[in-house]
Amino acid sequence: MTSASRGEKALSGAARRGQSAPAAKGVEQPRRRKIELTAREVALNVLTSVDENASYSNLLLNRSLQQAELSPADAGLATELVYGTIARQATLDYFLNLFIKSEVKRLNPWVRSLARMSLYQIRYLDRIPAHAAVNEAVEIAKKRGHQGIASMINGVLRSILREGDTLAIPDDLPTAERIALQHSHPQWLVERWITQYGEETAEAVCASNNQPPKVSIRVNTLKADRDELMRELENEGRTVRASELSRFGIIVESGGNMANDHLYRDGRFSIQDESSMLVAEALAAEPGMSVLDCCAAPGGKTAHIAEKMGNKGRIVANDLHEHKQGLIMEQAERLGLSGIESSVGDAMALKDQFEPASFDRVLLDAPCSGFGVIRRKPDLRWAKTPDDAASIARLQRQMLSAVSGLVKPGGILVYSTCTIEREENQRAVAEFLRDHAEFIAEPFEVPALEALPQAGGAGVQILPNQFGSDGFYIARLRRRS
Ligand SMILES: C[S@@+](CC[C@H](N)C(=O)[O-])C[C@H]1O[C@@H](n2cnc3c(N)ncnc32)[C@H](O)[C@@H]1O
Repeated sequence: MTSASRGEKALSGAARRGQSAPAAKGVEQPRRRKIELTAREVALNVLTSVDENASYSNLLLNRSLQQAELSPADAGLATELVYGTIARQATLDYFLNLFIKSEVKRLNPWVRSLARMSLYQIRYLDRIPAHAAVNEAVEIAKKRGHQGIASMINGVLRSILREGDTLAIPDDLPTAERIALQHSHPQWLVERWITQYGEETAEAVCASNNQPPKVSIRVNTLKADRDELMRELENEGRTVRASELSRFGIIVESGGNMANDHLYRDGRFSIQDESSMLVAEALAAEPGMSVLDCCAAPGGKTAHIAEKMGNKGRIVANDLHEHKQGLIMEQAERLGLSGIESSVGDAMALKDQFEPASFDRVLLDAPCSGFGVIRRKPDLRWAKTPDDAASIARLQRQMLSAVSGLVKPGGILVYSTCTIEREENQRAVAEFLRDHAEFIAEPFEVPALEALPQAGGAGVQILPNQFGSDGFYIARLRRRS
């Protein structure tokens, strides 16, 4: 058994204890001791499992944090270590490879994760003294492995420390390779972005993907207006400012998990990225209209559309996955929304479920490669391949074509993705317009975008480096009357 699986066993053991049957009356049960894990051990277990099993870091981290019952500060440290180490993996491996005799990729997975996580603390976390990061790493190596591994980790980290700031990614590497190593992205992705956007923008996108995401919320206009909600948040001691991208958005500069705020529970706002808030604007649904949201879960945009329609009209919120329907309906209830009907099925088959030309508005917020949200999902850059991007692009084109017949003449079809890949965005829409002469692309107003150069083609493309919001693409297509 590897040490990593020992660690996971400790976690799942903790979970089982929570579910154990009550002891028989009068029979003294031996008390099992909870195996306490430190923030670094929790992070190491998650990183090792992500590395070994290609697990999603967010799901695994959430589960591990619940089981480990760390203090809020330690949970914060474990989260930072997991996301930061994954995000900076390529840069960390470059430096480690200079000092490890065999390559990083040949190390045992938990040793590799420990080396990366410890170097992450040394290079990127100012608040942790370097010697503390090294000592902790050595202790973990002794506990999980043996003295030989501890000595190797100690030697490598101390050698890197001795080099100090002189250790850097060489400036004279070929551009794509330098950007990939400096900002820790796969080289194939950097090459794609250089082809699509040029070197300068590709580098800015990569750098911004390593910045922490902003906390942004959307006012529920059925319950408050933006200024009123901003005052309420300020009265709670939060620092807030109005979004420059969306008139419904508020950026919260200070203050923890917004889902724990009583104003959230009261349905006065939703947590949503600013770029996503533009989609309902593009759709321009009006009170009394019929709307189809083809890929609706977890329901952020459905809710925004319902708010803008003032609860008057009909919205069909469809998603492929039945288990996600609950999420949409929970939001609707919290926000006080009515008129939302749930539907489960493949967007491709909606044309068989509804009469042709039966909706004033159709939204296809399509599944996509997600390259606009790498900041929120750091492991996504390592999980996707060029083939994934190509196959999702094919699916999107089929979906767009399949749902288009449901739009009434004169109605609007909005196509959106949270990616910055032209293949999934402008090219998909260009191909659709070529094959569907009954549709025309129509501009919609986003004042903040007017000053920015647009790449040409239909729709607007927001890059993650422009506003610090998600990378997003939105096209408004009107069916001719
Ligand atoms: C980008 S997310 C939608 C986000 C949502 N519009 C919101 O604002 O909260 C894409 C959604 O498409 C769903 N999906 C994937 N393939 C689908 C299909 N073939 N038909 C319908 N929904 C699908 C996924 O379950 C996922 O919830």
